[in-house]
Amino acid sequence: MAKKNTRKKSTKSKSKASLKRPSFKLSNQQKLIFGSLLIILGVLLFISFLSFIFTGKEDQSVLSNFPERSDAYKNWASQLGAWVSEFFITKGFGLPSFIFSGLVFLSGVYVTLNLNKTKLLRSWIWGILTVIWLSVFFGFFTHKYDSLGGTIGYEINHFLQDYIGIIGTALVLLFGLITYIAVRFKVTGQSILNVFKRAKREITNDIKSVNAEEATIPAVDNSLSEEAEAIKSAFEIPLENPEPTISSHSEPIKPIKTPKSEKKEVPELTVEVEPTVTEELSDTDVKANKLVEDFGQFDPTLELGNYQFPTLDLLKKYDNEGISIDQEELEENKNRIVETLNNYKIGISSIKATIGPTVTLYEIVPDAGIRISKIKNLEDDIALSLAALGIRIIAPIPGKGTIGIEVPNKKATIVSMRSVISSQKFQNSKMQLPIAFGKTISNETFVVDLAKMPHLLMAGATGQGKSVGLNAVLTSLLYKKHPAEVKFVLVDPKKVELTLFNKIERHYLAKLPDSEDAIITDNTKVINTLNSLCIEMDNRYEMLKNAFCRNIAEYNAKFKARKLNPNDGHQFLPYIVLVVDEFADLIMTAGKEVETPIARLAQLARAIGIHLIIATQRPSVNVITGIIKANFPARIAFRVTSKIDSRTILDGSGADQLIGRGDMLYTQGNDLIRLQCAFVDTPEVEKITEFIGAQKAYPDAHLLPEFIGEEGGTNLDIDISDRDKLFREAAEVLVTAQQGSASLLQRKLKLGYNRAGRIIDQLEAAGIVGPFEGSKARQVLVPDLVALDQLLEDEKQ
Ligand SMILES: Nc1ncnc2c1ncn2[C@@H]1O[C@H](COP(=O)(O)OP(=O)(O)OP(=O)(O)O)[C@@H](O)[C@H]1O
Repeated sequence: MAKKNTRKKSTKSKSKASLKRPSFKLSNQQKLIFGSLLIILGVLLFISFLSFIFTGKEDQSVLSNFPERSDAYKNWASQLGAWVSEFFITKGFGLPSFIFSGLVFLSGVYVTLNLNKTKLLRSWIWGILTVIWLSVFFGFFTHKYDSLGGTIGYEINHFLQDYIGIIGTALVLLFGLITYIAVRFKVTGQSILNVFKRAKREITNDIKSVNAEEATIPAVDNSLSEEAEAIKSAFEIPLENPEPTISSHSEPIKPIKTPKSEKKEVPELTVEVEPTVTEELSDTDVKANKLVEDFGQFDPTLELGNYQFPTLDLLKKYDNEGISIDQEELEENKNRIVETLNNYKIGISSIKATIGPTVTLYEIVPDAGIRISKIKNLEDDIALSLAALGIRIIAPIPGKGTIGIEVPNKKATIVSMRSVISSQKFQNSKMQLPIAFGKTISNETFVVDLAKMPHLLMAGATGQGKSVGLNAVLTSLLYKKHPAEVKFVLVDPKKVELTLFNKIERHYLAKLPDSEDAIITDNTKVINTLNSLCIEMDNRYEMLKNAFCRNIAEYNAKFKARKLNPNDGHQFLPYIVLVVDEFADLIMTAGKEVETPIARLAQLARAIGIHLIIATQRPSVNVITGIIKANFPARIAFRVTSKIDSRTILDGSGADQLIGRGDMLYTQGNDLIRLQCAFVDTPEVEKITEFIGAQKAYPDAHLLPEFIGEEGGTNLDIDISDRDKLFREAAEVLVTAQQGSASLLQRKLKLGYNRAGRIIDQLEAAGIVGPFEGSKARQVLVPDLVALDQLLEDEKQ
């Protein structure tokens, strides 16, 4: 229902948008009509041109007249055919004009099938250049106007020959041909050399193998058997298996000198063995190079070759984006800072302001002899005098030798996602997984590589910008990475934050084979997914090991260079980004069961392209445990409520002094960087996902390896004596509530997720609750406590 509503809404908003802006795009029916018209035109041109070759001369006499209906034309396309052919062939480019008919036909096909327009444009450009060159080339050999090179070819030739002579014209034509081949087919001097080298190598290989076949191989057999015979007859020692003995030696068998063994060139046999091994190795390289030369590098994006990246206009432009400097505010703040510090007898030798989107940084250089800690302690006093929240003192600013006081601007400016995505820094970034987080205090776009982080921990109190931050991360990747290159695994216990990404399920999401929805909202399924990711990680490591690669980038480069055979189980590996919203909720319900695979992934997955982004509202120590913290050097803190929370996430204070609404601190292990997170609103994300979702997709979401969880193998013959101590109490709780849910037990009996789950299994075995029913609570099979007593009594007997 909800889906229907959103769909209705989106179609409504779409139609509204189309009302506002007149669209000149053709509808699919119009494309079919226009396309088929072009195809027919192409065919008609071809027929006219072809018939002109045979009938052109005969039609000449009528063509010189003014066109009349009664004129009889021989051309198969009659008057029109004769006139058009005369125009294109005799008066135009000669026989190469046939290429035009092909181009018109091709355009029809492209329009009808809605194929890539840039390819069509390229075909036209190359087609026209070919027509011109051929026309001039044919014109070179004719000495009058004729249909071979047409009037244009003849005239250009004439012109060239008047100025540079026949030889000059011939050379110009040759130069044109070379340029054409070099640019069109990307031929280089080196590649021509390679062709010769390869031909030479192939010929020598052939000769070698023929020699080997003709001479060496029979020699092995004969010589070995003759050798054996010789030894046998000379020493009369029974030789059972002479072949291995000889082939395993790397030196000739010298000690046994018989007339026959002298004649046979045994040493050559052993020499032959080694080159074949090295030849085999270089063979794969040669094969790979040949494949690359013939077909180009492997292109993982080919399956969705027409995929269009989302356009910038899907992102909103904000009016108040440019930072407006309020000179008065600056002056006032400066004076107050100086005054407050003076009140505490702290003199300042200089002060400088850098204005950022949300805060302004005042850098001060105190007089000599002032203790830094004295200024640091005045944080609250300065905040009081400036009557502002979120003042942060950085004493000293690392690497600068100054003290920074960050003061929030009265009017914060929004950093739009559009401005960071369109920045040169992001657009030109060559990072593996570039993320444009927002802008720094000096108003520079801040772009980092998720692959280098390699995992990210995000924390912040509710409503401070976490979800926007997650959307900014995902949006950045959507703008830069093709669906073949990155896959997302989204875990969203809140069920509302990431639902929009459902639309790009078959483009960008990964899921377990048997699950319906790609976005995981059920905590129990998270455990299976995490374990499945661990299996994927192990599989990937195995593939990397077999390919002798150290990381995913090397592996993929090798795969693209066609050096890894898909028949050996190799495949192009997309990056996998696991996003977990509300990690605290997950840890509370599943504890160790999620912590262990998360920690495993965090420790090992960086090299094989699995990266984790974990967001939590509650950055307490039982959520962000030591093991998780140790493996997440990159952390982001939005505003948190206490210094303790700030310390848990950043190992220092600061996050409690932020002002919210996307104001954040980022650290990758050392410095803290204050950033204003880029703002991307839900409608923008909706537009982007709709844009991607409307395009051709893969048949299904990317499938992760199957993981059979423990609940798959529930043992229903649980021994009565093995039951949990709280079994009876638990049974009473469920029967009283008439609701068979593990979370109820967790709450009422204060149990962990695992223990509650085990008890539920025992209750199912005892026939008190029904089987697992997915997200619904289990059915309670016992109507009341009396019936429960009866059942348990019966069981004992
Ligand atoms: N970068 C930003 N720039 C401007 N405003 C922002 C920014 N980030 C968040 N906000 C504002 O703060 C509001 C809350 O943000 P968001 O939904 O991301 O919070 P949250 O931390 O995810 O909260 P919760 O944990 O409850 O989901 C947004 O609706 C928006 O108005």
